[in-house]
Amino acid sequence: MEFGFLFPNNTNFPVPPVKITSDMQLKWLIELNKRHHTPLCVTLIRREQPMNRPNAANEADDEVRDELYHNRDDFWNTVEIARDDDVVFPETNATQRPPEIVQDNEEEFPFTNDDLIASQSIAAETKRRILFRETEDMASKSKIPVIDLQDLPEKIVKACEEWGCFRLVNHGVPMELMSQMKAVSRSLLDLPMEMKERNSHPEHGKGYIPLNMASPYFDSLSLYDMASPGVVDDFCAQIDASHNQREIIEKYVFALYDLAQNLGSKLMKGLGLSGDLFMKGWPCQVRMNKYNYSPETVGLTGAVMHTDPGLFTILQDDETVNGLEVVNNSTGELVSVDPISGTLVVNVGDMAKVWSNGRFHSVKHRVQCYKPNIRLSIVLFVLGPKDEKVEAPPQLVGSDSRRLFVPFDFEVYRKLRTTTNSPTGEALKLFLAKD
Ligand SMILES: O=C(O)CCC(=O)C(=O)O
Ligand SMILES: [Fe+2]
Repeated sequence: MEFGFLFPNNTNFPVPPVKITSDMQLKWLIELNKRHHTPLCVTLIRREQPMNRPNAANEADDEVRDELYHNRDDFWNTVEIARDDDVVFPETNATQRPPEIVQDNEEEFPFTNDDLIASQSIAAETKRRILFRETEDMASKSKIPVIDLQDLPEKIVKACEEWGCFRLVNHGVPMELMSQMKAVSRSLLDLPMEMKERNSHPEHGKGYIPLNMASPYFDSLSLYDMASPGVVDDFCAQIDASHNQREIIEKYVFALYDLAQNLGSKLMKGLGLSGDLFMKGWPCQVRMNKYNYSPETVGLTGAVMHTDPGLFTILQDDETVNGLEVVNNSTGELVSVDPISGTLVVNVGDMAKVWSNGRFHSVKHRVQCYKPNIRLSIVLFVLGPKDEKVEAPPQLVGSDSRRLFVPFDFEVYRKLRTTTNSPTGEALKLFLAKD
């Protein structure tokens, strides 16, 4: 028996780095998935023997069968492994006959054929219904705060404390520039894989992220430390961007950078401090994200639950394809952040929590696939200081001078998030100050 990965039809999916060639390996993968903090989120397809095409009783039957057999040499069952305990056979052409059963002779894994059989017929439909209900629920729940950049700084601070995210309107970035940047990002992300891979960086997470086991539908181009001289030019040279594309990227990233600085000073003011929140020495990273969604990925996760590691993030979300969800800090519920054209989303990151001595909340969020359409987002991450340690200013520490976190190096923290598999900021505990 042979296993492969299921790819959406509409993208140039590369072959991912893992190949499953036996039932044993499949079971190992399922088991690993159960134990793993971060779901592996893979979809596997299991090749079946071609079925003999039945004789057509009449023309109408023939048409139906033509539809069914269209362009298919093989038959596939789909085994989807999306999260803990989640072993699902979504609807496939296998509904035409009894499904194949994975043999389970190995005692060491508590995984039985029954798990597969029980879930296969109902799972896909149930999953879709649950997703639909969840979406409806979310729509009726309270939404994230909306902030006008001209609002009082105290209101912005309140949103950072209570939600750790807000939708920003009247932000000063021209709408035309936003749509131009979206179009440029789309055309660059549609380039062949070999071109996108030229956007490499020696350090993990700072260059191109290809589709991978943890995020099989997501790839992303990156400009690391975008305010440093030559970074836009280098990026454009890497991927052969045209003169026009280069101009748009440059205008956009600097407009966003100005906005980030403006927002930074409002936060300072709102907290009763003066000066800039971050300086030129703080690296900022721009990411152009593409969620390669298709009918097969509806209901699955495009970006796993995480917090952003840096200070804050300014996000241009896809204005037509929703999917961003944030955790409401007071209720713990997931709230769908629906797009509003021409606006931006701001997320507070882990460094803001540290810098504000725990006042700001770093928001947990993820991106789900609600619709089978490609989703695009463009993100500016204000990260953390390069040459200094992250620490709360004395004014925010309070009269008892109790710092929640010891001063630490942002890059050390960023690496720890990866090595300790802490996508939602758990590694911050390692820097908690002792009493
Ligand atoms: O695509 C989105 O809407 C969110 C992206 C995101 O959370 C991130 O890149 O950290
Ligand atoms: Fe994020």
